[in-house]
Amino acid sequence: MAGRVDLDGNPINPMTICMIGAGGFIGSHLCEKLMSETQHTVLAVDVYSDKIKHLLEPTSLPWNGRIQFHRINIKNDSRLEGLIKMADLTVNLAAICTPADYNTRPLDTIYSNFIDALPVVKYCSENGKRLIHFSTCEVYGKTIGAFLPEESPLRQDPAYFLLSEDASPCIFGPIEKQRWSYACAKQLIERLIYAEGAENGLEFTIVRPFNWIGPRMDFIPGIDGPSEGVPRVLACFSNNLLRHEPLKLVDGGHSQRTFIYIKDAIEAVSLMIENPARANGHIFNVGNPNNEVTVKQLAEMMTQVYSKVSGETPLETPTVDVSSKEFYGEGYDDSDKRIPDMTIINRQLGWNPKTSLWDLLESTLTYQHRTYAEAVKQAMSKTTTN
Ligand SMILES: NC(=O)c1ccc[n+]([C@@H]2O[C@H](COP(=O)([O-])OP(=O)(O)OC[C@H]3O[C@@H](n4cnc5c(N)ncnc54)[C@H](O)[C@@H]3O)[C@@H](O)[C@H]2O)c1
Ligand SMILES: O=c1ccn([C@@H]2O[C@H](COP(=O)(O)OP(=O)(O)O[C@H]3OC[C@@H](O)[C@H](O)[C@H]3O)[C@@H](O)[C@H]2O)c(=O)[nH]1
Repeated sequence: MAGRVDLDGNPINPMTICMIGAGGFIGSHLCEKLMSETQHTVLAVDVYSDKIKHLLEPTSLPWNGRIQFHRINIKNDSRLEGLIKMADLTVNLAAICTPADYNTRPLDTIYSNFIDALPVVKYCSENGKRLIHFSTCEVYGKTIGAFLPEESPLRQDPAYFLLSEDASPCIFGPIEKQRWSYACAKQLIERLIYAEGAENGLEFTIVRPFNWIGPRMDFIPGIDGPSEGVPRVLACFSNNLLRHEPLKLVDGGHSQRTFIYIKDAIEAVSLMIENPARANGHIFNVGNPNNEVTVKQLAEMMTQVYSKVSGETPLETPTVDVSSKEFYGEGYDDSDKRIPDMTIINRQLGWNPKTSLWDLLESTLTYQHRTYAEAVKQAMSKTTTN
């Protein structure tokens, strides 16, 4: 750890980082990396701490004292400004970010992703503090190619689907498709941060994650989250596999996604943290363009990988189709395809993802099986005996 240098060969000085949303999926991995590989101090802000409790106790861990947990709801807590003032850098991860909420809780979604982020931006700007804000690949919405006829050869041309920070438009559906409440709120907070940079000199970096997945993502319904809850696709499919039931393909599972292993993505964030001169003022796509699949292909691959890691034989009919209205309710819509342009992150930070989809699913599903299989079995036997 001693003598660590940045990408330009300058020594990295220990800093204090106020991490809001530190108890979530991404936050837990970022805290882990900062504790085990750097000398930085983290003021971890969240309403939950379960996913980072292994870092907070026991007090004899080597990073004792370098991570402090502050149970704060940023909606209404005056301690937030003090923490931002104490830190050199604020990383804001806090958000409602599960698609099942966007059309069913649109107000909470908009408040969480726009209104609640406003004071964070304001305190950073007023106090001259650097901000790394987590946005989303959903700000791109649909691709231009989605509006071409099905059979058009132009659909194969990257000009019609590659998502570039400084060139692609943001294409959302109509207002009644409340799915876009999240993307639109994220877009507006990006514009506000950008404007704070332009008018008031805020030092900022905006991150657009493209489907980061791995251990500790979301929850397994009825085990460590509500039984009726609908998490993101990795946890939905993991839940189906653990319960030995078919994986549900929303509207046939034709949408395409690129998935990146959380540990690869965290490398990129850590480069942003430690290379402010290269990261400030930029918006970065962080994804793995080589890991593209349709949701149907993802379901098939997860079925195969789970069978390998659990030793269980897959179901004869491993998937079942379900309409989006039935699965998510009225007002759902979808991004058709998401391939990140990597030009800017390559140029500024020289970063590239490493892990293939098969490998990241193997390590993630090994974790899911080890963590949940027994609890799911017990929960299922209780339901059948009752
Ligand atoms: N995981 C992905 O692939 C992905 C993709 C695109 C964007 N993002 C963005 O990255 C960020 C983190 O995502 P994640 O996957 O870790 O989600 P997550 O839900 O696991 O983490 C978010 C954390 O923020 C906390 N939080 C929410 N509101 C809060 C409040 N008012 N006060 C205090 N804490 C609050 C939650 O308790 C949670 O622990 C989000 O802004 C999300 O929009 C993630
Ligand atoms: O059980 C399921 C769950 C999901 N799906 C589909 O799988 C795809 C991916 O769904 P996810 O739940 O992972 O969410 P999305 O990729 O649509 O959006 C996510 O991407 C970027 C982030 O900002 C958010 O974390 C989230 O909005 C969607 O097409 C969805 O309809 C299924 O077919 N079956």
